[in-house]
Amino acid sequence: MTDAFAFPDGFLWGAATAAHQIEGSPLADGAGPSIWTRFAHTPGLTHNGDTGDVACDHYRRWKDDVRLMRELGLTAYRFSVSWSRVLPEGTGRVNPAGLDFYSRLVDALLEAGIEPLLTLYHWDLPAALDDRGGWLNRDCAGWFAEYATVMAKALDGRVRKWVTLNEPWVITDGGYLHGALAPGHRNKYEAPIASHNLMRAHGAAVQAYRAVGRHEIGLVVNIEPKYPASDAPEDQTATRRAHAYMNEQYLHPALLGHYPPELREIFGDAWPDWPAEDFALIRQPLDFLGINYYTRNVTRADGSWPLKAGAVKQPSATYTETGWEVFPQGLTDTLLWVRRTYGDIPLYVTENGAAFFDPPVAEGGRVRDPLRIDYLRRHLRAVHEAIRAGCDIRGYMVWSLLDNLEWSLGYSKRFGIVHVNYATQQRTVKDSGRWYANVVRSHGRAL
Ligand SMILES: OC[C@H]1NNC[C@@H](O)[C@@H]1O
Ligand SMILES: [Ca+2]
Repeated sequence: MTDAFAFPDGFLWGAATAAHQIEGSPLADGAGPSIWTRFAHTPGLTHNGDTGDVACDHYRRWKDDVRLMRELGLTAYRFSVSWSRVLPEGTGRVNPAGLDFYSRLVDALLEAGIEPLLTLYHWDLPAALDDRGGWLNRDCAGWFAEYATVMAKALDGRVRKWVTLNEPWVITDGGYLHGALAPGHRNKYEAPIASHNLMRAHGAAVQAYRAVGRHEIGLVVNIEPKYPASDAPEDQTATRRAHAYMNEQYLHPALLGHYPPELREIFGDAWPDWPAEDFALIRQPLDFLGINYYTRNVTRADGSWPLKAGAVKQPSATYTETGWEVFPQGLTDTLLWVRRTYGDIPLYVTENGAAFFDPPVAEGGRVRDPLRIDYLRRHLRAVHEAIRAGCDIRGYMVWSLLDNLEWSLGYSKRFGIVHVNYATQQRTVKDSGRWYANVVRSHGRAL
């Protein structure tokens, strides 16, 4: 059956990256520092003290990397803009060299027949705005709207698919509740405020884009489906709470205009009474949703703070290097859940991939990564299952094009379909990259 996995016409086959994880040169040509420049240069906060000072040197090697994408036959590429390259102080003065970098990148992508998907915010807040309270300051909605306007005026038309935020849950949970990510706060009272302000900023940026742009704008969220470890009431409650906290906390206000009730249960006195007008700002019509999927969670009640919900390891499952269970069915379930809960909004799988321990580059330039091929094949089949079930899925972006800076885990985790030798910056297409190129060429039939 050659058409067992025929994907819709126009389905975009891409790869995803983010500015701070691949570019390097964080302060070049007038760029201002971000919270990640500061966080990674604070001793003890990242694995091995790894920083984004060089990363994949993409700021200088971007032409070669676009050539690489063309050789792989990608029809789309999801990347993010470093806000403080373009606006060194976050607002006000524009740095022309910063804008030019992204303008040239977009032109090269279009010339290579690759559709750009531009993420405005992928975690690298200008340090100057963090000094003014960052996401804890309600003014952040205006700051982000101003930045969105600058980018829309510069690139709209060449860029036709825009994303406001990448994974607000990770930004808040990592940056404000557990402190593992920049700006490294651990404060139950700050997390809801940062979370709510991120969504206000999302709404303000959508409005600002619509005043200038003529194309599509959406939101990217990470979804991790929660499956109860047992039908015991406490496990059911813990699962419902974890689901509300990680999966509904952002899509509910963005698409339904209210929070799930469990959040007040979880945060108690740390959950404010939000001004009603905030929800009118947050809930803007969206052209699409981006879903980032990696794994599921089998959830049971435990004493953990503040959720009181923990994970149950699955004895027969394969786990990735980041400790995530390989569970493709969770992607199908997630896509169907989004459609059931929020309606038939067009969807992209904007990130999906895995870190496995890759062998070194063998003679003749091969990197054998069979576990990654298996992961990608099973998850692409899971996407196809959701399409067959009626989900309007418009594209798939593998995370990631290149091995890159996995935030606080540094360079220790490799997600790329292309290997990067960080000492020489040599790129080597892994077996998974060659396999993916063949899937793209066959429009999915080779699955
Ligand atoms: O952990 C893998 C990826 N997850 N989503 C956000 C990206 O920045 C991460 O590298
Ligand atoms: Ca299935």
